[in-house]
Amino acid sequence: MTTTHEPPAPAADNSTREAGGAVLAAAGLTKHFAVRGLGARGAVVHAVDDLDLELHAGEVVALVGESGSGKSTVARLLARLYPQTRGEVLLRGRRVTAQRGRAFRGYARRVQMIFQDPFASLNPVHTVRYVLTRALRIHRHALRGTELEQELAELLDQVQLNPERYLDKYPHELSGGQRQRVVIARSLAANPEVLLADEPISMLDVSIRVGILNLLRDLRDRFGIALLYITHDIASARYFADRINVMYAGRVVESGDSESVTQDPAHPYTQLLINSAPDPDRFIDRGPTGAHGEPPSMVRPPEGCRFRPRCPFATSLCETLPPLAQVAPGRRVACWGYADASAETRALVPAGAEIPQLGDARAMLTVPAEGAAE
Ligand SMILES: Nc1ncnc2c1ncn2[C@@H]1O[C@H](COP(=O)(O)OP(=O)(O)OP(=O)(O)O)[C@@H](O)[C@H]1O
Repeated sequence: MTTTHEPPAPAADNSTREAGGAVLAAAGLTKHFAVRGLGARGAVVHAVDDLDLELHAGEVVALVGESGSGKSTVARLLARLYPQTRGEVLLRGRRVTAQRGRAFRGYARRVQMIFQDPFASLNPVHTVRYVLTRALRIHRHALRGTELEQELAELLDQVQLNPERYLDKYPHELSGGQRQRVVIARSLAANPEVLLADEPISMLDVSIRVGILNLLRDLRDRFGIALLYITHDIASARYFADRINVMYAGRVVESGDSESVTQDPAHPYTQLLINSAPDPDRFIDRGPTGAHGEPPSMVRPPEGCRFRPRCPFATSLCETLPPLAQVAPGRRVACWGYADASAETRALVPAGAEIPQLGDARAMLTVPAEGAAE
């Protein structure tokens, strides 16, 4: 066996997180896209603003939010497919500047991306053998003969596909789940330290989704890979991820371990997201504030908390951006309603300002039944 993966990392608890340091991190990562067309005049889409994120060995971190909240842009920034507007990406503590050429290829070997659509990810004219041989030759150089055959078989074994049965198949002869397994095997050929999985199961049949998540979890455990799991489905994040970051309109509004974020959601937006699972795009506001239920414009996002126009508890204080502050060990929330729980938030409240009195947003906002006409 010539696999050069690191040994599995110990279970990800807070002590190992502190001791080991992040494999991949984002600090103040920001991406604004220029708006093109007549009348755009310097306008930008605020796709991601000021994002801090850490991915640790042997840990799955989920990025959850509704459509357009900036999740895919974060993955592409971390994969260096887009240059950032501000902030930085750090690999094992070192600033990453590679965007092309040899340096980029070296980075891409260590940080691999898995996309939503496994069919689009595979060239239909090439067999599984061709795809994996090419990946092995790029990443592990001149493999030939029995050594190559062994490596091919091992890659397919790692994604639980029988080599004899699948090595000479074309993509159209495989199911969606089998194709995604081949895509994952191709990534493993690089011996990556990080996998960035952008909605890896959303295009797959519901019955096989758990199998792919279990496979990714198995790779996390066996090889100590750091995994970013991007999804709009907070229920799958609870099942699969160790930690969850909730994004709303380009900003992280809450983060913490999966169990507490999903069982005891702190931010009013997270509460709504849980109420609307599995499809966050289907909740609407029928609350007493009369606020409308649309996500904000990403070209002119609201000042301060971007959830303010939809939040039933907002006060004028929310026109100022709340910090993403610690409210309990390992738990961060960006909401002025937590001024009592966070010294950092409390210290920023001006004298006389009205602090939002949070209730349970789930009780105030309702979600239309699946398929109900609005
Ligand atoms: N290349 C681009 N040029 C201009 N705007 C973009 C570009 N890519 C994304 N955006 C905009 O940035 C915002 C965030 O998009 P992004 O795709 O990152 O969100 P998302 O949460 O991944 O959504 P989805 O789940 O629908 O993929 C959106 O308003 C989107 O229209």
